[in-house]
Amino acid sequence: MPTPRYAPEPPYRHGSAPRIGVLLVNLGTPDAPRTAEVRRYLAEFLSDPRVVEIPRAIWLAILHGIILRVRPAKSAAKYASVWTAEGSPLAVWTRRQATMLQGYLGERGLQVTVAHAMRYGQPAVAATLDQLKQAGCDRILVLPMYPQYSGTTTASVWDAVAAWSLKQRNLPELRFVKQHHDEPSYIDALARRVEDFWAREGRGDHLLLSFHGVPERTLHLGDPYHCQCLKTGRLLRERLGLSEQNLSVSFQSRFGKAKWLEPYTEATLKGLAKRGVKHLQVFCPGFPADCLETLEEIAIEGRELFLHAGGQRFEHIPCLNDHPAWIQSLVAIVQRHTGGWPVMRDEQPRAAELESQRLRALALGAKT
Ligand SMILES: C=CC1=C(C)c2cc3[nH]c(cc4nc(cc5[nH]c(cc1n2)c(C)c5CCC(=O)O)C(CCC(=O)O)=C4C)c(C)c3C=C
Ligand SMILES: [Fe+2]
Ligand SMILES: [Fe+2]
Repeated sequence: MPTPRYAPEPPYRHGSAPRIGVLLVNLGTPDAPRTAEVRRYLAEFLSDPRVVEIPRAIWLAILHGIILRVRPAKSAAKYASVWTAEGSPLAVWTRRQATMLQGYLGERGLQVTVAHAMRYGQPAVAATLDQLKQAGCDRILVLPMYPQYSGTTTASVWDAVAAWSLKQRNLPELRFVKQHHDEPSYIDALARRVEDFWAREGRGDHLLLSFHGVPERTLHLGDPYHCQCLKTGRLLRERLGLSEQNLSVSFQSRFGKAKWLEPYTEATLKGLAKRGVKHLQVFCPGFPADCLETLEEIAIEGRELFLHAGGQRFEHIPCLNDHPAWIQSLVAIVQRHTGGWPVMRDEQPRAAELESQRLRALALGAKT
């Protein structure tokens, strides 16, 4: 017998009710804050042609010849500064978001199985899709943890799902949430996160919204990411009742020498301090979970930059993480995107079971 081309299938069960699976996918993070683990993670992440779009042969030479020799040790030290007893913050929050979403959906009597995966590293997208299939999920909603669509991130999640699908004989129905940058419940969750912070710490003179950057070239090539970040920023500003003088948007985490989206967060932090802003609050609406980029680059490095440039008080407002309004927003997004997929409620499986017992009894009765 030739080796089967497709992955082994769970045994086919006649008449089993289709179950819905929801897969939250985030970027991924190293397994440990050490050079070797960070190198492995960066090698997978930075080899993705969605992430770095320069010609393959040239890029792989730079990546393996320079970047993977130098960057892992530096990044590992940064990871070590934010690592928790439970692991990398990104992994901890993403896991918790999946558990809470499962709980919130269950409280509404919705029979949905929630899992989470990472685009790079563990838990891998393919293995988690296998598990959902094993659990009987015949309809799967893939929900990338990127509110603003970018070819560099969101599209790459779909690439991983598509690669998995090439190995499947019995495909589930698949749906994909492309973006939720202007979803009212997401804007509301962002606003409530900021308002909760203000209620505890008071308002600053200025609120800076810092989004992850991407190469500016991607904007000219048709990536809607920049426009979506600006729209999220405007909607949040309107919802918070702030003027354009009291809120600005910037882009962080520039990588390499090319021009990335501007204004850069670093320059903006310095500029605000020079302009006389004394008390600055920084919030990162594009990151649903705190991670290296928010806890180290903003809360540690950003603070130093602002204070050195003359600012007096700097606060990083935590990301959405496990804020109840954010989990409610995830419920709303899941409900909207699973529309038309009948969701089993608790009483329905029992009703279906009784109905099938009745039909079986009828059929048996007809035979005797
Ligand atoms: C090389 C180019 C990069 C692009 C393009 C990019 C886009 C992008 N990234 C995020 C979200 C995250 N990025 C994170 C870390 C991170 N990002 C890059 C590079 C690019 N990102 C690197 C090299 C790293 C690793 C850390 C480092 O060595 O500096 C993270 C945090 C991961 C963690 O473990 O905590 C997130 C989240 C978005 C949303 C985005 C485009 C829109
Ligand atoms: Fe990144
Ligand atoms: Fe960074």
